[in-house]
Amino acid sequence: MTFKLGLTGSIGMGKSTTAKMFADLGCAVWDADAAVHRMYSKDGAAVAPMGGAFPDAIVDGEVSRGVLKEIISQDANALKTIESIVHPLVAQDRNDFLAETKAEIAVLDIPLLFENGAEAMFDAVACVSVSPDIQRQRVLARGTMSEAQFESILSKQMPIADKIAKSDYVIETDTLEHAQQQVRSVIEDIKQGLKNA
Ligand SMILES: CC(C)(COP(=O)(O)OP(=O)(O)OC[C@H]1O[C@@H](n2cnc3c(N)ncnc32)[C@H](O)[C@@H]1O)[C@@H](O)C(=O)NCCC(=O)NCCS
Ligand SMILES: Nc1ncnc2c1ncn2[C@@H]1O[C@H](COP(=O)(O)OP(=O)(O)OP(=O)(O)O)[C@@H](O)[C@H]1O
Repeated sequence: MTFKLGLTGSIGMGKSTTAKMFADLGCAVWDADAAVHRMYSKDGAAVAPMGGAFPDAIVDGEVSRGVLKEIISQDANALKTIESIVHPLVAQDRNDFLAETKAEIAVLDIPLLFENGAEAMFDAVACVSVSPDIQRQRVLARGTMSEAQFESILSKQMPIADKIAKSDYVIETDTLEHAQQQVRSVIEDIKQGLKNA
């Protein structure tokens, strides 16, 4: 049996970086944002349905994230429509991964894990966390979102304190070394639990 660890946190708090640390230590990793990237690219499963709802968002046969962000900032209902198209496809991709993996520990990196009430499907949930100031700095430093786009996405997410309260593990992502240490302890703790089960 594979142990299913959900990995979540607020935007830009270090989910992908932390997921890679789990992968480097032998865990199988599935990433919801990466699944969306595959679906938005040429021949991806979301291109046709997204084109039906937002024809302008299809550029060169792909879903353009730049155009989508413009649409989202002008239309209060757009994100809900996008989610209704994308989330069932993401759930299917996740279930396919879980059906195939043989790993002892599978880590599923899911930004909206608690927002979508998915916690019941995991054996445990780990939440990454860093101060709001560092979070903002890191997201804006990427240069892919304006301050307004960042605020708008943030306002749609559950407050980080609530995510932490619902999680079994918290991983502080203040430095890479500190996060790596905590990832090692989480894995040890899970393996200890599996041994005693
Ligand atoms: C809003 C979009 C265009 C922004 O694209 P961009 O390349 O700038 O960012 P990226 O996809 O890497 O997402 C960055 C972060 O934004 C947050 N975020 C993304 N979508 C959402 C959402 N629907 N609600 C709340 N937060 C979200 C997450 O923390 C995510 O990790 C894109 O995220 C999107 O199409 N989102 C809708 C699909 C979705 O809900 N994805 C979330 C994982 S299933
Ligand atoms: N432990 C850490 N120490 C220092 N910097 C970190 C750490 N973890 C992540 N970062 C930095 O923070 C930024 C955001 O990290 P990452 O992309 O992993 O976050 P994310 O939660 O996956 O983001 P998003 O929600 O946008 O998908 C990156 O620039 C990354 O290098």
